[in-house]
Amino acid sequence: MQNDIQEVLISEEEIQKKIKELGAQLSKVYEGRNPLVICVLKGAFIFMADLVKNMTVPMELDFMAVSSYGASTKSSGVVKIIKDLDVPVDGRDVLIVEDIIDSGLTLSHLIELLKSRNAKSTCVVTLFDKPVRRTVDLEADYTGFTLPDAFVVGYGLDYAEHYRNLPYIGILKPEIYSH
Ligand SMILES: O=P(O)(O)OC[C@H]1O[C@H](OP(=O)(O)OP(=O)(O)O)[C@H](O)[C@@H]1O
Ligand code: HPA
Ligand SMILES: [Mg+2]
Repeated sequence: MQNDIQEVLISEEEIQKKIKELGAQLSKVYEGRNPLVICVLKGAFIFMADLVKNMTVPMELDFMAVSSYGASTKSSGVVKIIKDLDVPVDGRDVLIVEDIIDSGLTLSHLIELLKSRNAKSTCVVTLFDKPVRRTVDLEADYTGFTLPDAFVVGYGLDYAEHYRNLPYIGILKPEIYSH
């Protein structure tokens, strides 16, 4: 285990098992629909890669980068588009892939944007959810794990851009935040 991690909350094996289930479920949902699968960078990059390998339907992929946290553990409330999509969403069945929903601000902003661009449907799959942290009314359509109210890192999730590469989800030792 990485030295800065106090506790592993969800192991690599548990994560991979859940993604197989989500992939199978979403393959049924999107049968014959050629979805546009959108990865919300950076956090969702590992989940996106593992999820689409477990989906069996034809699809197209695109990437969007938004940021509201910066180098902090709290959302700034301002969602900035850092990289927009390359393709139009007009008339498309869009599947948004997120790593985590916390306040819900990032996704509510994104869903509004995709609707205003006339997506035919929008659906959200998130690997992790912290429902007690919600400040806006937003629910994912598919959720991997519900987490307690703690700042977590790993499997795409960062603290000040570190720890994204860990294959599990963990809690940092408190002294790491005080640096
Ligand atoms: O529900 P919210 O409170 O909006 O929080 C969730 C969002 O915050 C994180 O992204 P972040 O802005 O840190 O960018 P990153 O993915 O590049 O780390 C995470 O990946 C989600 O996109
Ligand atoms: N960890 C890392 N990034 C995050 C989190 C978290 O717990 N919640 C929202 N963005
Ligand atoms: Mg982040």
